Amino acid sequence: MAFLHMLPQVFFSAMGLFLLFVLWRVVFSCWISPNRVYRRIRMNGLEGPPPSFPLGNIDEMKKDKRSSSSGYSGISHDIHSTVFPYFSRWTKSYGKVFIYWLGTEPFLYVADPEFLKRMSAGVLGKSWGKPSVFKHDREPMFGNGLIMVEGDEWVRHRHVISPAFSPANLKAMASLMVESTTKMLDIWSSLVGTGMPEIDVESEISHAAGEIIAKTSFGISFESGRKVFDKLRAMQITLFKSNRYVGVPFSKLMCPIQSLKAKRLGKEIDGLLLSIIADRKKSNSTATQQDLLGLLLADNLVGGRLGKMLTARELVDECKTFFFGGHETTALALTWTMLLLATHPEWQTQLREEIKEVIGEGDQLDFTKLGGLKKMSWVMNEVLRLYSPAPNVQRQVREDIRVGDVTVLNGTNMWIDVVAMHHDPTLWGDDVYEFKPERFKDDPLYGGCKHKMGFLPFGFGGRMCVGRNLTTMEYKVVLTLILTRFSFSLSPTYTHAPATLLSLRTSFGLPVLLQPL
Ligand code: HEM
Repeated sequence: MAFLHMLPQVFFSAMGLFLLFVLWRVVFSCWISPNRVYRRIRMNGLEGPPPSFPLGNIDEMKKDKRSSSSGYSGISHDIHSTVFPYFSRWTKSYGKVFIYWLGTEPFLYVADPEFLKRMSAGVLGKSWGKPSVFKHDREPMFGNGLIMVEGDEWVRHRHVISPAFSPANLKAMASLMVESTTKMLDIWSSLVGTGMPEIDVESEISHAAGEIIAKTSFGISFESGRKVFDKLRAMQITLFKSNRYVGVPFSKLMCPIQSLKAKRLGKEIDGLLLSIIADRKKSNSTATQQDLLGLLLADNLVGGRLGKMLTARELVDECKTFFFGGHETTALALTWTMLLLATHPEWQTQLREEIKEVIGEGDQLDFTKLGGLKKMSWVMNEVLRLYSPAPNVQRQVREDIRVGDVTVLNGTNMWIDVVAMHHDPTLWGDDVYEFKPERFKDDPLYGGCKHKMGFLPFGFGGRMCVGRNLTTMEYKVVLTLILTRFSFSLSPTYTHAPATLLSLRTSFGLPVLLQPL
C-alpha cells in the first residue's frame, strides 16, 4: 500500500527525466553539435556566411528569394542572381567555394571548376554519397532509386539499368517518340486551323515527353501513366514550393501537413506503380519487351545464377526515378530551346536547312541520321548551358578530402552550382550571356569553356546522368518534327521568370505563336 502512495512521485520523476532527456537532445542537435562542426570547418580553412543555429542561413535565403522574384522585365540570360540570389550575393564576399548552412547541415558551395576537379580526382562513382538530409526529405519521391543509392548498391543498380540505354534499345524507342510528337503536332495544326495560333508549348511538350517516357520506359499509355504524373507533380509542389525548413532538426514537426501529404502521395504512387508492375508480370511479355521495365523485370545473372536483380521495392523506386527524371528534364530542355529559337529565328532557319540536308524531306524519319545534325547538337548544348534543367549537382563527402590548404570533412554535403559555372564570364568570355550555339562548333564537348569541369549539364564522373543519350535522341526527334512543320515566334504575353522547383523551369509557361510551314 505504501508503494501505491509513491506512484505519483515515481511517475513525475520519470516524466522529469524524460523531459530532461528531450531537452538535452534538442540543445545537442540544435546548438552543441552544429557549433562543434562549425568550429572544425573554420579551422580547416573554409569560410562562409555566419549561420544562426538552428536555422543556419535559411532565413536569409528565403528573404533574398522573395525580393528577387518581384518584378520581371525583359529577357536576360543573366539568370544566376534571379535563380540563386543568395549564392550570387555570397560569392561576392566569400568567392566560389564556401560553406553555408541549411539548418544544422553544413553545405560546401562550389562554383570553381578547378576546385571541383581537384576534389573529385580520386573519388570513384560508388564512393560519393548523396546528402542524407535530402535523401530523407525526398524519400517519397525517389526512394532508394539510382539517383539516391550509394556504394556497392549503386554499382548493382547502375549495372542493371545501363543496358536499357544501349543504342539498340534507344533505336527501338525512337518510333514511339515520333508517334507521340506527331500526335502533339496534329493537335497544334488543328488549333492553328481554328484561329488559335498561340499555344503554351511548355505544357504541350511536357505532356508529349510524359507520353514518351510512359511508353518507352513502361510500355503503357500516357493515360495509364497520367495518375502517376499528376501525383508526382503534386508531390514536387509539396516538397519544393512550400515554406519548409530542410536541415533544421525536427523540421517535419514544423510542417506536419506537408510532410504527411508528401508521405501519402508517395504511398499512392507506390501503389499505382506496383499495379503497373503486376500487370506487366501477368502479361508475361517481359522477355520480348526491351523497355526499361522489361529489362528490370527480366532474369539476370546474380552471383553466377539466374535470378531477379531488383526487389519489388527497388523496382518501384527506379520506376519513380525514371517517371520523374526522364520526363521533366527532357521536356524542360525542349521548352527552353523553343524560347531561344523563338527569339532567334535565324537559328530556326539554319536548323531547318540542316534537317533538309541531313535527314531529307521524306515522310519517314531515319533515326540513324540524327547523329549528323551537328548544328542541332550545338543548339542543345547552348540551351543546356544557359538554362540547365538540372541547375545544381549534389553530393556528400564520405571521407576527409584535402584540396590545397583546405580539408573538406567526411560527411560534408556539396552543392555544385551549375548555373553559376555556366554563366561565369571568366570561363566563357564576355559574350557569356548571349545565345551563341556556334561556340560549340570547334569544341563540341565544352563549347570553348576555359575549364573542362565548367560545363556540367549532366553532372560528372561515374555518376553522370544515365539517361543523357535517351535525352539527346528525344530532343533531336521532337525538334526535327516541330521545325519541319512550324515556324514560331514568342507571344507578347510571355513573362521571363526562370525559377527552380528542383529543376529549372518557367514560372508562367511558354506561350508562342505558331505559323504552319
Ligand atoms: C536534359 C535532360 C537531363 C538532364 C539535364 C539530366 C541531368 C542529370 C544530372 C545533373 C544528374 C546528376 C549527375 C551527377 O550527380 O553527377 C543526373 C542523374 C541521373 N539522371 Fe539525368 N538528366 C536528364 C535526363 C535524364 C533522363 C531522360 C533519365 C532517364 C530516363 C535520367 C535519369 C537519371 C538518373 C537515373 C540519374 C542518376 C545516375 C546515377 O547517380 O548513377 N536523366 N541527371
